[in-house]
Amino acid sequence: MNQFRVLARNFSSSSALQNTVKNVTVIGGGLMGSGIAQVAAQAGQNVTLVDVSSDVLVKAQKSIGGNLSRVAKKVYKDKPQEGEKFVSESLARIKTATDPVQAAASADLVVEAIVENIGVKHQLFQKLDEAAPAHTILASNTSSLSINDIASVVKRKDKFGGLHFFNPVPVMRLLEVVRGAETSDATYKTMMEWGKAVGKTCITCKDTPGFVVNRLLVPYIAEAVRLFERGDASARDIDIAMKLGAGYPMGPLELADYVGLDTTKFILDGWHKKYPQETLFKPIPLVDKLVSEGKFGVKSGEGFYKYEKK
Ligand SMILES: C[C@H](O)CC(=O)SCCNC(=O)CCNC(=O)[C@H](O)C(C)(C)COP(=O)(O)OP(=O)(O)OC[C@H]1O[C@@H](n2cnc3c(N)ncnc32)[C@H](O)[C@@H]1OP(=O)(O)O
Ligand SMILES: NC(=O)c1ccc[n+]([C@@H]2O[C@H](COP(=O)([O-])OP(=O)(O)OC[C@H]3O[C@@H](n4cnc5c(N)ncnc54)[C@H](O)[C@@H]3O)[C@@H](O)[C@H]2O)c1
Repeated sequence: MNQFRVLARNFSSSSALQNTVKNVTVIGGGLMGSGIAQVAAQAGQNVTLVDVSSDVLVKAQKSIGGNLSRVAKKVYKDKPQEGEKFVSESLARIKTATDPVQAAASADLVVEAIVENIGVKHQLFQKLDEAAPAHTILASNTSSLSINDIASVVKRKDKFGGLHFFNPVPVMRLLEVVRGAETSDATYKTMMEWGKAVGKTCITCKDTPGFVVNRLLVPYIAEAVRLFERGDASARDIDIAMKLGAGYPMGPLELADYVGLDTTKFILDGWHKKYPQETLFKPIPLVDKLVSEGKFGVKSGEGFYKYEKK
């Protein structure tokens, strides 16, 4: 039902962007980039999905195909032929590439979803800034880094901002649109319109650590881990408590495993380094231990819980 509404909205609103964003380049074909590519293609945009790894791109196309079929089964329940057409047309709008420079040359908007590492992001954005046409907007899907820090290496600071999606992208309805110190009104407006066109409800946030959702969610997860670490309640009971007592779809420890304990650690460590006085951001020995053992959560097969490896 959710997806039906989202899809219907996609078709009706994509015309709003006809003159601004037609070609989107998504850099990083992992968990987030593949989802962002899917929602843009569903909305009728031409997408180039870029990754350094061709294997990742093959995997991304396969998972996008599977997720589009889930949508088609629901939206075109009684019209399977139209459903097949929807899947094949959406997939056909997604080209793949391994060279970000070439892919940026024809983009109206570039959304970066590569590793959460400021040095690697800087290297990429420097190249994109040189390669992309003057009108192209550059955006980062960073979870925890500062948009101003990322933008420091580009000349077009007025055409730079944050577009923070949530996992799983095709399902989660929110998009945080982040204005950097120099993001222009025109860029901000285009980012908001684009978010709406790809079926998301947009909220605006300044460039503060974690924006809105992660600033609240990460300390909440951290407190849940500390509760478990102290032995105050079992992992199961903490998760049941927050699902049944607070109405969350997942408990905090399930969510930590879903987001990735490596990612959670990375976010906390980065913020702790920047804001050492903030007790909520202090490192958590149990998270450090699990990560050092390679227990990253769902993606590695074990975190607070065990999972079947995909
Ligand atoms: C750290 C970052 O910076 C920020 C973040 O991303 S923080 C993380 C934010 N995400 C969350 O908080 C997720 C919380 N969890 C949830 O909302 C739900 O548990 C969930 C949507 C992941 C799964 O929902 P659940 O009902 O348990 O499972 P399931 O029945 O399989 O899926 C529900 C719907 O989502 C769809 N779905 C689930 N996973 C999907 C995926 N990866 N891709 C596409 N569709 C998916 C299913 O097809 C189903 O669709 P339907 O309702 O139309 O039939
Ligand atoms: N995982 C989440 O729940 C989540 C949610 C919101 C935002 N984010 C943010 O999105 C970004 C990506 O996260 P993810 O979970 O999709 O990671 P991921 O590891 O699944 O995917 C990252 C991809 O980027 C590719 N890559 C690395 N360097 C590259 C480069 N220079 N050029 C092109 N491709 C490159 C990797 O090969 C990998 O496939 C991060 O900034 C993360 O903080 C993650």
